[in-house]
Amino acid sequence: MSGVSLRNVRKSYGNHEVIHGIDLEIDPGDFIVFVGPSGCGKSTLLRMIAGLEGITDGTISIEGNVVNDVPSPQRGISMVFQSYALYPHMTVQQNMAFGLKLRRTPIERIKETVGAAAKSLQLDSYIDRFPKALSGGQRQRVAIGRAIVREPKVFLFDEPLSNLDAALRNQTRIEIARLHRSMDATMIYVTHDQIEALTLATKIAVLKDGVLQQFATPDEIYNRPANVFVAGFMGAPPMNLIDGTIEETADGELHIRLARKELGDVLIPLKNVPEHRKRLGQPVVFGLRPEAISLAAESSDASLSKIECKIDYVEVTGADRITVCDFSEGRMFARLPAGADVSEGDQVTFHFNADNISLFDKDTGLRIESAQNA
Ligand SMILES: Nc1ncnc2c1ncn2[C@@H]1O[C@H](COP(=O)(O)OP(=O)(O)OP(=O)(O)O)[C@@H](O)[C@H]1O
Repeated sequence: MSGVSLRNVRKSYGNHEVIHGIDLEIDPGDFIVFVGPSGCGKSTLLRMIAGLEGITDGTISIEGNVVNDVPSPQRGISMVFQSYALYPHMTVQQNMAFGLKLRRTPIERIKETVGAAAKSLQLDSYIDRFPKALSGGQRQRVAIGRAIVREPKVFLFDEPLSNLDAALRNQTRIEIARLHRSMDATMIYVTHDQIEALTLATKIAVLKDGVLQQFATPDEIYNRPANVFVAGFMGAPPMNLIDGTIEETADGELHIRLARKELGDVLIPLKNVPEHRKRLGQPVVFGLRPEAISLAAESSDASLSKIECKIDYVEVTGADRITVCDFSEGRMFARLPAGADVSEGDQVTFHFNADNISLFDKDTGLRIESAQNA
């Protein structure tokens, strides 16, 4: 039985459809993250699962029961919002106990449950404080604690960390991951933050314009993106995507020739497999992660592929040097180590292993699966 199941879920506002038939099977205990550009429908989808927004078509089930017409409080979910939504006139203890009190839970049981949740979130020394006397991170922990004590079937998080500064975000993210591990609960989480998505999720759902682009593990999303949109969206800096053509050499070998004169005559060897051969002469999109690129050294392995380029910009981020090469209709990023000897204006040769590339059909944008990138 699925933890949460969405079948052909659609949502329209007036005549305008914003969610176009989404199917998702979420296993019990999974941590699912919805990501996508602003306006793609992440929050709408989460709010429909929560019952805060009606659905126009399709079915939503929680633990095998269709909940389309079940009011939000009866769905067995707890939601944590970006804005914390704490009651300002109640203490931490009262905020966390409120839902249990409404359910007429015995007072001793409330004390025990709230005490345990406060302890697990390191809130025990703040239990009698009011929200105004707490930091943003502490307030969000109270909101999470309030969700925990209700013992929901499913936790829903709507960008819970976006109001926190970077250090607190990191800390609270680790707490949420720990919570998931210890509770083994089903969690669905909306975020703009790729690090949150890649570190927290057991599976990521990437959305664009109300359409599901890929639903897979973080590793698969990152290393085997299903299409050029996912490839360009996940990762910062994003995957380099450059147009090219599949060609055959005189001795019958296959390669991609990149159609960018600023990068030198780039030939990337391709495995001689039917998936590639049938696209001979056709345009493809070549994808290469910035971290798969290294600066060529005298001793570099001759079997590596090479790209020449002029560095237009160097961004030093502490651990890395991100170099940017602009060329007609695009740019290429390389993530080099902090000690890399590169400056703006340098003409350099980059190396990469042709086994680490992604390849997409230029017309459909879909990944070309082959022995090369398996
Ligand atoms: N109440 C509403 N009436 C009309 N259109 C709406 C309403 N709520 C959302 N929309 C539209 O639905 C689409 C999806 O919105 P949604 O808030 O789910 O996106 P999102 O991916 O969560 O965006 P963000 O990351 O900016 O929060 C958008 O085009 C938005 O304008």
